[in-house]
Amino acid sequence: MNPNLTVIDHPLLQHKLTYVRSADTTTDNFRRLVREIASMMVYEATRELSTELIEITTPVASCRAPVISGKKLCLVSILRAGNGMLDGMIELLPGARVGHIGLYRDPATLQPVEYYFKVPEDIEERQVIVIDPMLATGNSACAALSRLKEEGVSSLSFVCLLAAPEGLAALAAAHPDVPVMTAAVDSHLNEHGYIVPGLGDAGDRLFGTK
Ligand SMILES: O=P(O)(O)OC[C@H]1O[C@H](OP(=O)(O)OP(=O)(O)O)[C@H](O)[C@@H]1O
Ligand SMILES: O=c1cc[nH]c(=O)[nH]1
Ligand SMILES: [Mg+2]
Repeated sequence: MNPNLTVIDHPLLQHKLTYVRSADTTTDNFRRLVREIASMMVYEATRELSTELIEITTPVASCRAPVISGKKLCLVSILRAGNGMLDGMIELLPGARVGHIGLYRDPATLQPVEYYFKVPEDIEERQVIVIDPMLATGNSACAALSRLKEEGVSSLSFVCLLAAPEGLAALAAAHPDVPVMTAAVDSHLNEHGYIVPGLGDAGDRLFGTK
């Protein structure tokens, strides 16, 4: 097992994930559930943030209490489907900056095609959490992480809802320095590169485009 991999198997999250997977779930419920799961995943994704003690006064006494310190955060959403997770995460991280990488997967080659890239100017100084619900072949995630490293980012993690073993292996080979968090590791990819059992096409289900 990849030492960089964390599977978040909290029962509440797993319950919601079951309904995300179900083909009977409507677009509005799918969107809401993805947002809710992403909020829960923030706790694991930010577990290693450093803190420092500051002096405060409660109504009862003065004390030293922890606040987040160190590098500032940036969430980077891989379009389109990453935006389904972004809203849930930003609710708990209102001060975080946000970048977007537009990638679509060519259905014939399963290679990612970049069509948009916009990140904060000071991204190399930030701790970056890349988000995309699906890690299938891993080609999109690997390309996004490489692109961010080209921009000088050194502190990176990747958060998804579902991962295929093939994608996890690709990510571990190309970016062994990047911690990966997922809500589940599924069985395999089918002949079209879709995760089995998966949840279908995350972008289409989030935005109702099919
Ligand atoms: O690991 P991979 O094999 O690269 O597949 C995963 C990618 O496929 C999906 O995006 P898609 O290309 O469908 O774009 P969309 O978000 O615009 O629907 C998904 O959101 C990932 O970005
Ligand atoms: O199963 C998959 C694989 C790639 N992209 C998706 O949206 N779903
Ligand atoms: Mg899609």
